[in-house]
Amino acid sequence: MSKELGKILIIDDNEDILLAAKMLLKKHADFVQVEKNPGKIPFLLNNDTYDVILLDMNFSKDTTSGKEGFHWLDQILEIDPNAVVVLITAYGDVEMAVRALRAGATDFVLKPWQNEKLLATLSSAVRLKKSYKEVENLKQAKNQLTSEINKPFGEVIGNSDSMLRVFNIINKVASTDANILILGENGTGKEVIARAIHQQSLRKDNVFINVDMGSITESLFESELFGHKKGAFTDAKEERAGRFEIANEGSLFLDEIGNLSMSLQSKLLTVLQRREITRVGSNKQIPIDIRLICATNMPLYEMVESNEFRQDLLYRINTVEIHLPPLRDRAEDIPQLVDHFVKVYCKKYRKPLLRTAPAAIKKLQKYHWPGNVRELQHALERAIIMSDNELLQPTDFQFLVHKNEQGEVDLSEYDLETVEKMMIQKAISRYSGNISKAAKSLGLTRASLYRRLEKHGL
Ligand SMILES: Nc1ncnc2c1ncn2[C@@H]1O[C@H](COP(=O)(O)OP(=O)(O)OP(=O)(O)O)[C@@H](O)[C@H]1O
Repeated sequence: MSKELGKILIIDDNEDILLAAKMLLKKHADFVQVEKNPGKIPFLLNNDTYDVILLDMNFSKDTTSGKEGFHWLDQILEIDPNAVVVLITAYGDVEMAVRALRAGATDFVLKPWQNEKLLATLSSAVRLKKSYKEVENLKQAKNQLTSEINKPFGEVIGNSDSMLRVFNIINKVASTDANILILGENGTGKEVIARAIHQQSLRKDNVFINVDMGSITESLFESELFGHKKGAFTDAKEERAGRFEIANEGSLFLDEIGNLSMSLQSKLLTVLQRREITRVGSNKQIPIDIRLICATNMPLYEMVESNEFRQDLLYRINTVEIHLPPLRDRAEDIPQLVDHFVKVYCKKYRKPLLRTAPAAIKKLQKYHWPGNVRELQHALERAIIMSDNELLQPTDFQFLVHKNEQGEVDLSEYDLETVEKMMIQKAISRYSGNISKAAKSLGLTRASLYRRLEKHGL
């Protein structure tokens, strides 16, 4: 096991001091390097890492100005800005020591030192070095995570008039801090648009945090969003920051905001009004600086009418609204989307770049896409995996629902699996994406509906 003081470097021109320090410290340190000549500092620091450096202030004979000490302190910090330097000063030089602290030294000890005092000073300096290292590691981890989290989903595809209008709004609002509400059916690309706004905003180098409000339980809501203190409740083993705090200086995307219960809506509203949060179990208020983007597939205005959604919360989150049209209303986007997903999946499954027959595109444009772009994406992924040809044909999209002349679905053409899928799509669309209501209407539990959604790739 390594000793408490780790690796120490002592630089002093007085050999007696070096010897005394080494004798004392080697019991408490893994390694003690002593050096008479400060000129060796650059060599030593460039070839090794020390947990703490003990540095004399005066080296030339009869000097007391400390000038040399300041010079070497600068040199050390230039080579290693995180170095922990404890200065050795003569009694009466406290004023100089204070100046050295301002110049970047960590602490100082007075000569002649008391052994206990020296050990205590060095041990707290080493602890400081450890926490510097931890902060540095955390910063690096945060940067890595930020770039992971902020990885663009890829391009936002679309050339229909309605999508061009959406792009126009994004261009206008991205660089402001306006709260944005994105409305649209499941799979229309609400999250893609939220990420695009973040990417074009002034906060793009900070995090984009995505919270699915539909999957957070009532009891965990506050701790997930606002964090908690250690011991605030039985499972709170560690102090933890919530999503609001993590998103600080970045963008916070609250997806499925229409699924929040009235009591959670009030809690959210309070935080958005005050722009500060309090961790569960604490009474310290923490200011938050976030750009808020919300999304839902629920009819929020109707929900306000029926007292299911707070009007004041709606007005707080909808400074700018973006309506994403369903894919069936923008069939012009389909050729571009098909091109895009064919490229993505041919690359993913290491296939030569397939082409799509015009008749297949026509078939895709006629379909009503209840699962919107996500369904198109899955349809193409499946077709690319299964296809043995270089050209995707209409038959590669067999599973699509056929409608008769009257626009009704003709069930006789389908197997049981397909009918099940269609029933689920219909129920979800009828209840505007509300899983609980759709499950109830199908006579299923929420869990078994989720299992079926996954099975059918919805
Ligand atoms: N315009 C687009 N360009 C490229 N890809 C898109 C576009 N719109 C949607 N997608 C893709 O479709 C899938 C669904 O998109 P996204 O998750 O953003 O939809 P959503 O509206 O947030 O869905 P949900 O309501 O289910 O959360 C994603 O894989 C996304 O990459």
